[in-house]
Formats: sequence, structure tokens, C-alpha cells
Amino acid sequence: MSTSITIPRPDDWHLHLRDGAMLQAVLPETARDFARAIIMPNLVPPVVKGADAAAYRDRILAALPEGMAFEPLMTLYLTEDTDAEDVAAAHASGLVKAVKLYPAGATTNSSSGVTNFDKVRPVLEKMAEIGLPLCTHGEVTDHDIDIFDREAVFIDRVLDPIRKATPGLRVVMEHITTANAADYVRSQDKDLGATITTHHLIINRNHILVGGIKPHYYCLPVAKREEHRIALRAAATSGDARFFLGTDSAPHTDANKLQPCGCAGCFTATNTMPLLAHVFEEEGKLDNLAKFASENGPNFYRLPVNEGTLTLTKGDAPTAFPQQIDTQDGPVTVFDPGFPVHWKVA
Ligand SMILES: NC(=O)N[C@@H](CC(=O)O)C(=O)O
Ligand SMILES: [Zn+2]
Ligand SMILES: [Zn+2]
Repeated sequence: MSTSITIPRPDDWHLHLRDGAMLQAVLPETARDFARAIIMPNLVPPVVKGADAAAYRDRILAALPEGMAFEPLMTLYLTEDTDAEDVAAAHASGLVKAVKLYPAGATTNSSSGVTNFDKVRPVLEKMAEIGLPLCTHGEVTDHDIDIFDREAVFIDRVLDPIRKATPGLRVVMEHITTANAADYVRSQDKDLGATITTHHLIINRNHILVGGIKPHYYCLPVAKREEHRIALRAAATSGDARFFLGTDSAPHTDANKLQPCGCAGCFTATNTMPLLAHVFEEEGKLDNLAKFASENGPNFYRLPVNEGTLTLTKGDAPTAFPQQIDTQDGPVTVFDPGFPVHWKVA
């Protein structure tokens, strides 16, 4: 018995493509299934100015294999020195679709992020005026806050005050991992959306820690308790327009993951769509997969839904996904859901 589902071609509203050899290796993994993606700016050095984003966009398009179509939607990395006029010009030209807020030190390559939020007020006010969304890595970095509480505390101490002080600012809470975040989104107006990753619909913190430490399940924000995973599944599969797919596919070489101090990030670009079909079917919500992966995101970003389609089919045999992809920097392990998945992209 086999089943199939056809949806408008999906987009990824939170993606790490890196640069150089890594970009070359991971870009086809996304471009194969996705029409567009919001490209994270946390390179070393970060993508801060409009000119940096234009140059990075050119490098991405140059790395795209012949015959593949893909549109990178560029973002700027917000620093305390970001110039509001440069942001406005990059938005007006159509180049930049969002600005990314990293609290300094919160995650991979975030050392140029924001410590004093008062310093970025002029930029946030300009963004509210021109309707340019702010994407947030929503975790505080205070040493006295437990890592499992850092998202919930960010909402109370940083996000809610910023939104109250900046009426009209459109915000995407990126890669939410808690019921607290999903509830906060639902309690607010349409100027607030949230992305949810594939892996946070599949793993909880036990997957990382029980039976030995599993570095390939370690990402930030770190996966939380099972009750939070259940809440994220409810939000993602609900069809609610404020929740949409951002895979946060974040490639690191195995050499960098399998360390005494290993990098944070799960690489899910290769198998995200089949995994999502599995999750949505399990929840009895396959009909809402198109909303989550293809419609809610463009609607929030005020872009058209893609005209092409993607078909997923379910077969009798489990799909064999590659365990790793090769890069010139070394292998990158593909996220393993830990159960057989029968869906594949047709
Ligand atoms: N999610 C992660 O664990 N890592 C991301 C950064 C981020 O999105 O926080 C990365 O760039 O590797
Ligand atoms: Zn992040
Ligand atoms: Zn990310």
C-alpha cells in the first residue's frame, strides 16, 4: 500500500548554509526540495551590512548546481553598531528579508551579538516603520539561568519588553522549543510568528542524554522535556498561521561535533520533508503539512506561495537516507530520527 501527498513547494524559514566548501556541499540538500530559504547570517565574520549580504547571496547562487532553482532570502546580523539607514536601504532594494537578533554568546558564532538592547533601539524602530521582520534566537545568556529555562526567561525579560517598546515591530521567534513560547505566540497578535524545527518535533532531552551522550542531537536551543515536544507538535500541526517551518539545519563536521566541547546544531536538510510527513501523519494532520511547510511562512513574510509543487510518497519499505554527506572539510552526519520513515520525496 502506498499513499502520496502533493503540497506547494515548501520553503525553509531558518537555514544555515555556511560558506566555502561547506556551502557547496549542503546547498543542494536544501535546493532539491525547497524553493527558498531565510539564510542565517552567523558566518565568521558575520553578515552585518547590506553589502555583506549581497556578496554572500552571490556566493550562494554561484554554488548552486546547474539546473537547480533556489532563491536565498538574505538576512542581516544585528550588532550594537548596525546602521538603521543601511538596513533600510538593503530592505528597500529587495535584498534583505529579515534582521537577526543573537543575544551575545547565545549560540554558534554569536559573539558579535547584542548585549545592551538599548543600543539597537533606533534599528528596531526603523524596522517597525518599514515592516521588516526581526528574527530572534530567543535565549538569555545569564550564567545564573539554567539552560533549560533560557527560552522562557528570554520571553519575559527581553522579547516582551522589546515588543511593548516597539509597537508594530514584526517578530519571528526562531526555533521555539517550549510550550511557553507556543503559548506566548498564540496570546499575541499577527505581528508575532514562530518557526519550529523538524528535530524539535522528534526529540526531547532524553534523546541527548539517556544511554550515553548523543552529540548529533545537541543543538541550541537544547531540546526540552517531552511535554514541550508534544506542545510543539500541537502548534506545528494545528494549521495556525503563526507557526511555520524553519529547519535550523545547521551543518557541522563530525570532527567538530564529536569533541569534548562539541558544536551545537542538527543537520536535517537532507530528510526534513519525509520526516515532517511522518510526524504530520502520526498526528492525523497530513492535511496541514502544506500550511506549515509551504503557506504560513510566505504569508507571514508577505511573499507569494510558490507555484511549483512537491510530492511525497509513502512506501512499504523504510526509506534509506544517507547517514552522512561528504564535504571537503569532512563528513557531516544527517539527523537520524531513530525510527523507520516510509515517506520520501517523489
Ligand atoms: N541551532 C544550533 O544549534 N546552531 C546554529 C545556531 C543557531 O541557530 O542557534 C548554528 O549556526 O550552528
Ligand atoms: Zn539560533
Ligand atoms: Zn539556526
